[in-house]
Amino acid sequence: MTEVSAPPVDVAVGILVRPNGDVLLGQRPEGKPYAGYWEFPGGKVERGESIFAALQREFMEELGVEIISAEAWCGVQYQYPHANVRLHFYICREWRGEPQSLEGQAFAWQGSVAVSPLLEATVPLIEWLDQVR
Ligand SMILES: Nc1nc2c([nH]c(=O)n2[C@H]2C[C@H](O)[C@@H](COP(=O)(O)OP(=O)(O)OP(=O)(O)O)O2)c(=O)[nH]1
Repeated sequence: MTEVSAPPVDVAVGILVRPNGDVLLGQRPEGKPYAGYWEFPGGKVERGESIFAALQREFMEELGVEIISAEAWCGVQYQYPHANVRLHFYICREWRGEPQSLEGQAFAWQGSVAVSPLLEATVPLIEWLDQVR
């Protein structure tokens, strides 16, 4: 039998990189699938919205940070039991404001990434990060 899977959901994800190479990760809050897992901040792109606009909206909503510019870096498609996602990772070196925990989530600046567990689709990115720091 052929399995029919839902079309992928686009997700805008931002990797804030400080001049010293540290990157910002957040922990998924209670109530979301994979609560407690660590990820790069971001969220689902809404209908009619560009990926960059979604990135800016999610960073403002979750962290109170204004993304000034960001560069598309790589895309990863991944099938979770709860969702089929297409992740659009952006590298961001220019933003305004200090991250605040506006949704009660923990966050952490990391040099070598030591927080765990990470969302499965995000794990390979950690190794690739050395190319952009
Ligand atoms: N933000 C983010 N999402 C990721 C990463 N890796 C990864 O697999 N995902 C997946 C988990 C989720 O299935 C999806 C993001 O959706 P979400 O539920 O967090 O999005 P949202 O904030 O718009 O949530 P909601 O409005 O539906 O509550 O992408 C990552 O590094 N960052």
